[in-house]
Amino acid sequence: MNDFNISALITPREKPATPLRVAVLGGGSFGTAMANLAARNGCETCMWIRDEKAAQDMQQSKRNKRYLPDFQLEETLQFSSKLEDVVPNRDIILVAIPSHSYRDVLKQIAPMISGQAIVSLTKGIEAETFCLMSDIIQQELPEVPFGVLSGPNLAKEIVANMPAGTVIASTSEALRNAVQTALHSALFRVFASSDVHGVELGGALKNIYAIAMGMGAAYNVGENTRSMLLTRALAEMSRFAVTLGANPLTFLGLSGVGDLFATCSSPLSRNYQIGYALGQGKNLEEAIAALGQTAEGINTIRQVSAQSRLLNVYMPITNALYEVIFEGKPPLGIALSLMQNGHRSDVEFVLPHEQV
Ligand SMILES: NC(=O)C1=CN([C@@H]2O[C@H](COP(=O)(O)OP(=O)(O)OC[C@H]3O[C@@H](n4cnc5c(N)ncnc54)[C@H](OP(=O)(O)O)[C@@H]3O)[C@@H](O)[C@H]2O)C=CC1
Ligand SMILES: O=C(CO)COP(=O)(O)O
Repeated sequence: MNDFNISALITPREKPATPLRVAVLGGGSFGTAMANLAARNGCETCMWIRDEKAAQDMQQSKRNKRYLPDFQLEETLQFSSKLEDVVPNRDIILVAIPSHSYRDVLKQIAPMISGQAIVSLTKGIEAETFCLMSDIIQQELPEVPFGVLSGPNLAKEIVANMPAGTVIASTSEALRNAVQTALHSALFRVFASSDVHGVELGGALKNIYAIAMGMGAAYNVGENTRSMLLTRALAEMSRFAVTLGANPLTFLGLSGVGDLFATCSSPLSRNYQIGYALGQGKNLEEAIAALGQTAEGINTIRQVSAQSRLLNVYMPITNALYEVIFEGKPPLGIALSLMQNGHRSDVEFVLPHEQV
């Protein structure tokens, strides 16, 4: 480790002649982690926190005491509880608001949008409508350039300066470049994609399987079982996404298998924690209350289970979780019945199921 100088990697870059102006909406752990990277990269960065007291405290202390209490943030990072101070005159707006409130916040900022690009950081699906966040952006802010950022990005590891990579997906090359300029560093690599729905679905769907893997951990399942579950999860999520028009190869990337692996392996994942609590015998309300943060996967299971029936897509793991969590079926009995599902293809893009 002698020749490895981490402080050289995290030293703030010199301010560019015309720094990018970045807004981050949402004061949770991931929004804060991305805002901190942008500020360190020399972007003029301001976070919108809905609670005035919290915003004032963060402005003064440069700490997010509720969500990331152990980390000192960049001195240049600004905070405000007033959207009108944060949204106008920005180049990029990163939106890290949970899916249940995403549309509401976009409606609030719509009158303030002129030339800004919108980038979603949210890994969820809107309840009832089955809209992804990029769909909501297009509905509420038509004509606005947009993208989604998704990858194996546990917020606490990023603020602890552990190296990570992510994906910016957009059909706009200019937007992809701007987001790379704002966030890319020696500790955070930002790869590019044009498959917006594929990248976004990877981020949303993997939360389902993180819950399953958390439950599996509570039941002390072995490595073979974990590997089978993770790989069949990848098969299931790519099958579903392809039905919705995504490119299956996207699931080989950071936003697919990368994020699935990170979230399904880490107790830092809130979805994994929910699954672990359920596996220990807590009920859903108790598990959510104990977490106290966003775990998108519970709503995603509901949405995807319903949608898979509508679209007739085979999603045995998601539907099994639905039965356990929402219909009170016994987890071990359901797991056993999953194992009795009969002969299937390993990789259906190689050997179609009909030919097995
Ligand atoms: N944490 C992580 O490691 C990662 C998270 N993500 C995704 O980012 C998204 C946000 O997650 P994260 O930042 O971790 O979430 P958190 O649970 O840490 O925080 C959510 C934030 O959103 C705010 N919020 C909730 N509802 C509203 C609303 N109606 N109006 C304004 N603000 C609101 C909360 O404010 P308040 O505190 O006042 O309730 C809080 O600041 C999620 O979709 C998640 O999947 C993506 C990658 C990594
Ligand atoms: O998406 C994440 C890591 O990439 C974070 O997952 P959780 O929302 O489960 O914490």
